[in-house]
Amino acid sequence: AHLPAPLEHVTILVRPGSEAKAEALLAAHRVAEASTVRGDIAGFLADAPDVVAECAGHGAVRDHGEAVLRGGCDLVVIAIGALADADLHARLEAAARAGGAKLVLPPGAVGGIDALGAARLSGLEEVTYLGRKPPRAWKGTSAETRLDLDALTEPTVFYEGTAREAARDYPQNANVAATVALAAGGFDTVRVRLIADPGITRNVHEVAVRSGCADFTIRLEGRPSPANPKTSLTAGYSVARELLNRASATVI
Ligand SMILES: NC(=O)C1=CN([C@@H]2O[C@H](COP(=O)(O)OP(=O)(O)OC[C@H]3O[C@@H](n4cnc5c(N)ncnc54)[C@H](O)[C@@H]3O)[C@@H](O)[C@H]2O)C=CC1
Ligand SMILES: O=C([O-])CC(=O)C(=O)O
Repeated sequence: AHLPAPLEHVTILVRPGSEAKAEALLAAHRVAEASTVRGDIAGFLADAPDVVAECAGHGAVRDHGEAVLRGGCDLVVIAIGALADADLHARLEAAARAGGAKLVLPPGAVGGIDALGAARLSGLEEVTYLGRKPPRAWKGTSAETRLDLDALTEPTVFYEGTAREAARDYPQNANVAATVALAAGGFDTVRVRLIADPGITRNVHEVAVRSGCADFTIRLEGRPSPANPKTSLTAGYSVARELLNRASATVI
């Protein structure tokens, strides 16, 4: 409803069987002048898209990322934590170089990635990321092996470690840790804490940076997606921003 300019043509790749649901969503939201729904990757790529945006999860990046990039098509990835697998990241970069394409990583649910990327050039002294979500956002994750989510009465840190481990072990919840790490240039140097907090309703992200050019802290309180409490609405809008920038004369 708030898109400044529609895209020309959008094709959505869904799992076989989900075509009708995708068509209903497209009918309800005018995201493009024309649209198509595909249930197979071959048909999807045969449409020769200008850009492919992954909004599906780590598995989709692993399954389709190389083919998209090698075929010369830019790939916008939102399941950024998939790149904690250094082999996969290297293969995607090789495919991008071979295809003359770019692997594009939007900020997703977090902000301040522009400032962090600039600060990196001045020398980073310390970067930390704190991800705090209501207990229900951690359901079905390995947080459940560390604490009883239903019995929590106060904010509880259940993970403290590197961004690489966080992104790998919490694939639906710690993509932001990977984004911060990639912008900082260090999956193993960014310190991450993950917290289940029964006193909040938002997904809170805090990034603290000390560097040669600036010190800053950024805090976002993301409204959870009604469809998925693990995901902040910001993540989808961040992908939309990236796609709309590609269709605009001014990029901001
Ligand atoms: N970078 C960031 O800040 C954030 C990244 N994410 C990532 O975004 C992904 C999407 O988030 P949600 O929409 O909330 O997840 P979701 O799990 O609710 O929806 C993902 C959809 O993708 C479909 N899908 C999965 N693999 C597919 C494939 N190979 N081909 C076709 N369809 C496929 C699923 O059937 C499902 O409909 C998450 O898995 C997470 O990795 C989520 C939040 C923030
Ligand atoms: O959407 C969010 O709040 C963040 C998220 O799930 C992630 O980092 O994977």
